[in-house]
Amino acid sequence: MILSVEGIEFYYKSKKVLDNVKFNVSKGELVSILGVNGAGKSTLLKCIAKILKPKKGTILLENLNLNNLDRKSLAKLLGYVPQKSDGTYLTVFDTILLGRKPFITWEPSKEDLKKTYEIIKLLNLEDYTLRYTNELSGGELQKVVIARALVQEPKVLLLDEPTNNLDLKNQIEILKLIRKITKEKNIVTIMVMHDINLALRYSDTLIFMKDGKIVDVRKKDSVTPDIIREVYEIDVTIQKINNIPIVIPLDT
Ligand SMILES: Nc1ncnc2c1ncn2[C@@H]1O[C@H](COP(=O)(O)OP(=O)(O)OP(=O)(O)O)[C@@H](O)[C@H]1O
Repeated sequence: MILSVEGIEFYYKSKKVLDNVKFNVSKGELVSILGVNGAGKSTLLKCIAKILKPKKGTILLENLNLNNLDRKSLAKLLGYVPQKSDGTYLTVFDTILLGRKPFITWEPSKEDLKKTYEIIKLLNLEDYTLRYTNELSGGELQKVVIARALVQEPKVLLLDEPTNNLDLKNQIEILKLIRKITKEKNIVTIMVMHDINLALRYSDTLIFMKDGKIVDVRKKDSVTPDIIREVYEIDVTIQKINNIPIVIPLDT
Protein backbone atom coordinates (compact mmCIF):
# COMPACT_ATOMS: atom_id res chain seq x y z
CA MET A 1 0.00 0.00 0.00
CA ILE A 2 1.25 3.42 -0.93
CA LEU A 3 -0.25 6.83 -0.25
CA SER A 4 0.45 9.14 -3.16
CA VAL A 5 -0.04 12.85 -2.77
CA GLU A 6 -0.05 14.27 -6.28
CA GLY A 7 0.19 17.90 -7.28
CA ILE A 8 -1.77 19.50 -4.43
CA GLU A 9 -2.51 23.18 -4.85
CA PHE A 10 -4.51 25.02 -2.20
CA TYR A 11 -5.62 28.63 -1.73
CA TYR A 12 -7.12 30.53 1.23
CA LYS A 13 -9.16 33.08 -0.75
CA SER A 14 -6.65 34.29 -3.36
CA LYS A 15 -3.56 33.38 -1.30
CA LYS A 16 -1.73 30.32 -2.58
CA VAL A 17 -0.69 28.23 0.42
CA LEU A 18 0.24 24.91 -1.21
CA ASP A 19 2.03 24.76 -4.54
CA ASN A 20 2.32 21.48 -6.45
CA VAL A 21 2.94 19.36 -3.34
CA LYS A 22 3.72 15.76 -4.19
CA PHE A 23 5.23 12.82 -2.33
CA ASN A 24 4.67 9.11 -1.66
CA VAL A 25 4.56 7.24 1.62
CA SER A 26 4.85 3.44 1.81
CA LYS A 27 3.02 1.22 4.26
CA GLY A 28 4.88 0.87 7.54
CA GLU A 29 6.56 4.22 6.96
CA LEU A 30 6.50 7.03 9.53
CA VAL A 31 6.91 10.42 7.93
CA SER A 32 7.32 13.81 9.61
CA ILE A 33 6.57 17.10 7.89
CA LEU A 34 8.78 19.94 9.10
CA GLY A 35 9.11 23.63 8.30
CA VAL A 36 8.80 27.11 9.72
CA ASN A 37 5.54 28.58 11.03
CA GLY A 38 3.12 29.26 8.20
CA ALA A 39 4.89 26.96 5.70
CA GLY A 40 1.60 25.14 4.99
CA LYS A 41 2.10 21.94 7.03
CA SER A 42 -1.30 21.89 8.76
CA THR A 43 -3.06 22.91 5.56
CA LEU A 44 -1.43 20.00 3.76
CA LEU A 45 -2.50 17.54 6.47
CA LYS A 46 -6.07 18.90 6.29
CA CYS A 47 -6.06 18.46 2.50
CA ILE A 48 -4.98 14.82 2.89
CA ALA A 49 -7.68 14.33 5.56
CA LYS A 50 -10.21 15.90 3.16
CA ILE A 51 -11.09 18.59 5.69
CA LEU A 52 -9.99 21.12 3.08
CA LYS A 53 -10.56 20.73 -0.62
CA PRO A 54 -7.53 21.55 -2.75
CA LYS A 55 -7.98 23.39 -6.01
CA LYS A 56 -5.80 20.87 -7.80
CA GLY A 57 -4.29 17.48 -7.09
CA THR A 58 -5.28 14.03 -5.97
CA ILE A 59 -4.59 11.73 -3.07
CA LEU A 60 -4.43 8.05 -3.88
CA LEU A 61 -4.32 5.15 -1.47
CA GLU A 62 -3.07 2.36 -3.70
CA ASN A 63 -5.38 2.93 -6.65
CA LEU A 64 -8.22 4.35 -4.59
CA ASN A 65 -8.82 8.05 -5.19
CA LEU A 66 -9.79 9.52 -1.82
CA ASN A 67 -11.74 12.27 -3.59
CA ASN A 68 -14.29 9.68 -4.64
CA LEU A 69 -15.01 8.38 -1.13
CA ASP A 70 -17.93 9.40 1.08
CA ARG A 71 -17.32 10.51 4.70
CA LYS A 72 -18.01 7.12 6.28
CA SER A 73 -15.75 5.13 3.93
CA LEU A 74 -13.06 7.75 4.40
CA ALA A 75 -13.38 7.57 8.20
CA LYS A 76 -12.69 3.82 8.03
CA LEU A 77 -9.40 4.54 6.30
CA LEU A 78 -8.14 7.81 7.77
CA GLY A 79 -7.50 8.86 11.36
CA TYR A 80 -6.80 12.55 11.92
CA VAL A 81 -5.67 14.35 15.07
CA PRO A 82 -5.86 18.15 14.79
CA GLN A 83 -3.36 20.63 16.21
CA LYS A 84 -5.85 21.82 18.84
CA SER A 85 -8.74 19.96 20.41
CA ASP A 86 -11.44 21.09 22.80
CA GLY A 87 -12.88 19.03 25.63
CA THR A 88 -16.63 18.36 25.80
CA TYR A 89 -19.24 17.02 28.23
CA LEU A 90 -18.39 13.52 27.10
CA THR A 91 -16.40 11.10 29.19
CA VAL A 92 -12.97 9.91 28.13
CA PHE A 93 -14.42 6.44 27.49
CA ASP A 94 -17.24 7.71 25.25
CA THR A 95 -14.90 10.07 23.41
CA ILE A 96 -12.53 7.22 22.55
CA LEU A 97 -15.43 4.87 21.70
CA LEU A 98 -16.62 7.51 19.21
CA GLY A 99 -13.52 6.65 17.18
CA ARG A 100 -15.31 3.37 16.38
CA LYS A 101 -18.32 5.25 14.97
CA PRO A 102 -17.57 4.47 11.29
CA PHE A 103 -17.84 0.75 12.17
CA ILE A 104 -20.91 0.93 14.44
CA THR A 105 -24.24 0.24 12.76
CA TRP A 106 -26.76 0.29 15.62
CA GLU A 107 -24.94 0.08 18.93
CA PRO A 108 -21.29 -0.61 19.80
CA SER A 109 -20.39 -4.29 19.50
CA LYS A 110 -18.36 -6.26 22.07
CA GLU A 111 -15.44 -5.84 19.68
CA ASP A 112 -15.81 -2.02 19.70
CA LEU A 113 -15.84 -1.97 23.51
CA LYS A 114 -12.88 -4.38 23.70
CA LYS A 115 -10.80 -2.25 21.34
CA THR A 116 -11.70 0.86 23.32
CA TYR A 117 -10.55 -0.76 26.59
CA GLU A 118 -7.35 -1.96 24.93
CA ILE A 119 -6.40 1.51 23.72
CA ILE A 120 -7.24 3.04 27.11
CA LYS A 121 -4.84 0.55 28.71
CA LEU A 122 -2.16 1.12 26.06
CA LEU A 123 -2.16 4.86 26.73
CA ASN A 124 -2.40 4.51 30.52
CA LEU A 125 -5.74 6.31 30.61
CA GLU A 126 -7.47 3.85 32.96
CA ASP A 127 -7.78 6.38 35.78
CA TYR A 128 -9.48 8.89 33.50
CA THR A 129 -12.18 6.82 31.78
CA LEU A 130 -15.14 8.47 33.55
CA ARG A 131 -13.78 12.01 33.56
CA TYR A 132 -15.32 14.60 31.25
CA THR A 133 -12.86 15.63 28.58
CA ASN A 134 -13.42 19.33 29.36
CA GLU A 135 -11.96 18.65 32.81
CA LEU A 136 -8.64 17.27 31.57
CA SER A 137 -5.26 18.94 31.33
CA GLY A 138 -3.93 19.79 27.86
CA GLY A 139 -1.66 16.73 27.80
CA GLU A 140 -4.35 14.35 29.10
CA LEU A 141 -6.74 15.59 26.40
CA GLN A 142 -4.05 15.20 23.75
CA LYS A 143 -3.64 11.53 24.72
CA VAL A 144 -7.41 11.01 24.53
CA VAL A 145 -7.68 12.44 21.00
CA ILE A 146 -4.73 10.30 19.89
CA ALA A 147 -6.46 7.28 21.49
CA ARG A 148 -9.65 8.12 19.56
CA ALA A 149 -7.71 8.11 16.28
CA LEU A 150 -5.92 4.85 17.12
CA VAL A 151 -9.08 2.95 18.12
CA GLN A 152 -10.37 3.69 14.64
CA GLU A 153 -7.57 1.40 13.35
CA PRO A 154 -6.94 3.61 10.33
CA LYS A 155 -4.82 2.65 7.32
CA VAL A 156 -3.55 6.23 7.22
CA LEU A 157 -2.85 8.08 10.45
CA LEU A 158 -2.47 11.86 10.28
CA LEU A 159 -1.25 13.70 13.37
CA ASP A 160 -0.79 17.46 13.62
CA GLU A 161 1.86 18.04 16.28
CA PRO A 162 1.04 14.92 18.33
CA THR A 163 3.47 15.87 21.09
CA ASN A 164 1.70 19.18 21.71
CA ASN A 165 1.10 19.70 25.45
CA LEU A 166 2.84 16.46 26.38
CA ASP A 167 5.59 16.27 29.00
CA LEU A 168 8.94 14.69 28.13
CA LYS A 169 7.96 11.18 29.24
CA ASN A 170 4.65 11.27 27.38
CA GLN A 171 6.30 12.70 24.24
CA ILE A 172 8.61 9.70 24.10
CA GLU A 173 5.90 7.18 25.02
CA ILE A 174 3.43 8.48 22.44
CA LEU A 175 6.00 8.61 19.62
CA LYS A 176 7.23 5.11 20.50
CA LEU A 177 3.65 3.87 20.41
CA ILE A 178 2.88 5.60 17.10
CA ARG A 179 6.03 4.11 15.63
CA LYS A 180 5.17 0.62 16.93
CA ILE A 181 1.62 0.78 15.57
CA THR A 182 2.86 2.07 12.19
CA LYS A 183 5.22 -0.90 11.87
CA GLU A 184 3.03 -3.63 13.39
CA LYS A 185 -0.17 -2.68 11.56
CA ASN A 186 1.79 -1.69 8.44
CA ILE A 187 0.00 1.62 8.09
CA VAL A 188 1.01 4.99 6.66
CA THR A 189 1.63 7.63 9.32
CA ILE A 190 2.22 11.31 8.60
CA MET A 191 2.94 13.72 11.46
CA VAL A 192 3.51 17.46 11.47
CA MET A 193 6.38 18.08 13.87
CA HIS A 194 8.17 21.12 15.25
CA ASP A 195 10.70 19.29 17.37
CA ILE A 196 13.31 18.26 14.81
CA ASN A 197 15.12 16.05 17.31
CA LEU A 198 12.01 13.99 18.05
CA ALA A 199 11.23 13.86 14.32
CA LEU A 200 14.76 12.62 13.54
CA ARG A 201 14.64 10.07 16.31
CA TYR A 202 11.28 8.46 15.54
CA SER A 203 10.52 9.04 11.83
CA ASP A 204 11.80 7.09 8.84
CA THR A 205 11.51 10.03 6.49
CA LEU A 206 11.42 13.81 6.90
CA ILE A 207 9.64 16.11 4.48
CA PHE A 208 10.86 19.72 4.62
CA MET A 209 8.44 22.46 3.57
CA LYS A 210 8.92 26.14 2.90
CA ASP A 211 6.47 28.69 1.47
CA GLY A 212 3.91 26.07 0.53
CA LYS A 213 6.38 23.89 -1.36
CA ILE A 214 8.33 20.75 -0.57
CA VAL A 215 12.00 21.68 -0.43
CA ASP A 216 13.31 18.18 0.12
CA VAL A 217 12.39 14.66 1.24
CA ARG A 218 15.12 12.90 3.19
CA LYS A 219 15.52 9.56 4.90
CA LYS A 220 16.44 10.20 8.53
CA ASP A 221 20.08 9.17 8.02
CA SER A 222 20.49 11.63 5.16
CA VAL A 223 19.42 14.72 7.07
CA THR A 224 22.35 17.13 7.04
CA PRO A 225 22.90 20.69 8.36
CA ASP A 226 22.51 22.15 4.84
CA ILE A 227 18.84 21.24 4.52
CA ILE A 228 18.12 22.59 8.01
CA ARG A 229 19.90 25.83 7.10
CA GLU A 230 17.92 26.09 3.90
CA VAL A 231 14.57 25.61 5.63
CA TYR A 232 15.04 27.32 9.01
CA GLU A 233 17.82 29.76 8.06
CA ILE A 234 20.02 28.83 11.01
CA ASP A 235 23.36 27.06 11.24
CA VAL A 236 23.34 23.76 13.08
CA THR A 237 25.53 20.78 13.73
CA ILE A 238 24.19 17.24 13.99
CA GLN A 239 25.88 15.07 16.62
CA LYS A 240 25.14 11.53 17.70
CA ILE A 241 24.81 10.67 21.37
CA ASN A 242 24.19 6.98 22.13
CA ASN A 243 23.52 6.66 18.40
CA ILE A 244 20.67 9.20 18.67
CA PRO A 245 21.04 12.16 16.26
CA ILE A 246 20.76 15.55 17.94
CA VAL A 247 20.48 18.85 16.07
CA ILE A 248 22.31 21.65 17.86
CA PRO A 249 21.82 25.26 16.71
CA LEU A 250 25.16 27.05 16.49
CA ASP A 251 23.68 30.51 16.87
CA THR A 252 24.19 31.60 20.48
N1 LIG B 1 -8.23 29.61 7.82
C1 LIG B 1 -7.28 30.34 7.22
N2 LIG B 1 -7.60 31.43 6.48
C2 LIG B 1 -6.66 32.14 5.85
N3 LIG B 1 -5.33 31.88 5.91
C3 LIG B 1 -4.96 30.82 6.64
C4 LIG B 1 -5.91 30.01 7.33
N4 LIG B 1 -5.23 29.03 7.99
C5 LIG B 1 -3.93 29.23 7.72
N5 LIG B 1 -3.75 30.29 6.91
C6 LIG B 1 -2.50 30.79 6.38
O1 LIG B 1 -1.97 29.80 5.51
C7 LIG B 1 -0.56 29.67 5.68
C8 LIG B 1 -0.21 28.23 6.06
O2 LIG B 1 -0.77 27.95 7.33
P1 LIG B 1 -0.60 26.53 8.05
O3 LIG B 1 -1.40 26.57 9.30
O4 LIG B 1 -0.88 25.46 7.07
O5 LIG B 1 0.97 26.58 8.36
P2 LIG B 1 1.85 25.63 9.29
O6 LIG B 1 3.07 25.30 8.51
O7 LIG B 1 1.05 24.48 9.80
O8 LIG B 1 2.21 26.64 10.47
P3 LIG B 1 2.51 26.40 12.05
O9 LIG B 1 3.84 25.73 12.12
O10 LIG B 1 2.58 27.81 12.57
O11 LIG B 1 1.38 25.61 12.64
C9 LIG B 1 -0.15 30.72 6.72
O12 LIG B 1 0.30 31.86 6.04
C10 LIG B 1 -1.44 31.00 7.45
O13 LIG B 1 -1.45 32.33 7.93
